[in-house]
Amino acid sequence: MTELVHTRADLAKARATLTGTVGVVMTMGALHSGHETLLRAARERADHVLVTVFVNPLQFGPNEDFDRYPRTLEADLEVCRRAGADLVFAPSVAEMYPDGQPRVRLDPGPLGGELEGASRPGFFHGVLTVVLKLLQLTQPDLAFFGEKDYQQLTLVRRMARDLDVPVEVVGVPTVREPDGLALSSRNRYLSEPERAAALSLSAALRAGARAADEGLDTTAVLTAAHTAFDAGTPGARLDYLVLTDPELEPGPLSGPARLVIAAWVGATRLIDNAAIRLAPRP
Ligand SMILES: Nc1ncnc2c1ncn2[C@@H]1O[C@H](COP(=O)(O)OP(=O)(O)OP(=O)(O)O)[C@@H](O)[C@H]1O
Ligand SMILES: CC(C)(CO)[C@@H](O)C(=O)[O-]
Ligand code: BAL
Repeated sequence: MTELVHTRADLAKARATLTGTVGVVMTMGALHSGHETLLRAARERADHVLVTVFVNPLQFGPNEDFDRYPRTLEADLEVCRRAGADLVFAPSVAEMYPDGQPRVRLDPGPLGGELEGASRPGFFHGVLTVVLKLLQLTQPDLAFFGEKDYQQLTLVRRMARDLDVPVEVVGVPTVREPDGLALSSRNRYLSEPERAAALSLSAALRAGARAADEGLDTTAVLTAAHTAFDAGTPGARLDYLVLTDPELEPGPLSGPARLVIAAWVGATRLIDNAAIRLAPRP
């Protein structure tokens, strides 16, 4: 049975009945098969699965889609039931932030201002603040995050390490449509032509990975990725396409690396990334 709670008091009561290990999957709702894969990964690793559904105003900029973000709790509960979740915590904004906007927020450090953070100022302050609050409220042994939001996963891992948060952060590989598009709640904003244009992101990643597999250097890998992006159905506008270290740290690249991309498709901003294996530097 999947229990739904909306308040911290009810969460605390329900959490106290869960014996054994607890895995948490934090979401903003509008659940899709990507989320379901996270839930199933949690089901495999932990005795109990706790899902949070909260559209966190703190991580949205003033001109972003907080108001129109899809809110589909009934359908989300069905996904949670199907995946065998024990407990769903779906608080209101007032329940999470009873004193209004918190004055104390987590500082994500230098990486928080790069890539997603450069385009979405304050985004990772908002994400890490709510993630830490949700960890405190749910007290999990394990927390599952998707690789689709690779910088978020990296920063949550770093926060747990740097601040000695007693949780194991587990990354789950990106779930894709058969044509390569990474599943994302924001895909439901896309019109048919926009969806075709959105394939430019995964096409760029595949081309970059192929070039790396052929032993090409970092410049050629990036060129291949850019060329594939530009060759896609018109309509996607690149924000960034960056080849970086797997920890998103600066420095020379050799061996394992990560290709990360963000682009606007109409009014929708999409992100994606892929593991790349570069030839070792001579
Ligand atoms: N395609 C996917 N594969 C694996 N994990 C995913 C996928 N999409 C989302 N997740 C993960 O699910 C968790 C909750 O994400 P969220 O609710 O923001 O969904 P989303 O699809 O990323 O939404 P949005 O479109 O708003 O970015 C995050 O850890 C996220 O990385
Ligand atoms: C981790 C998260 C639930 C925090 O609001 C959100 O950023 C998301 O859904 O990836
Ligand atoms: N999917 C990560 C949360 C966000 O984009 O707001």
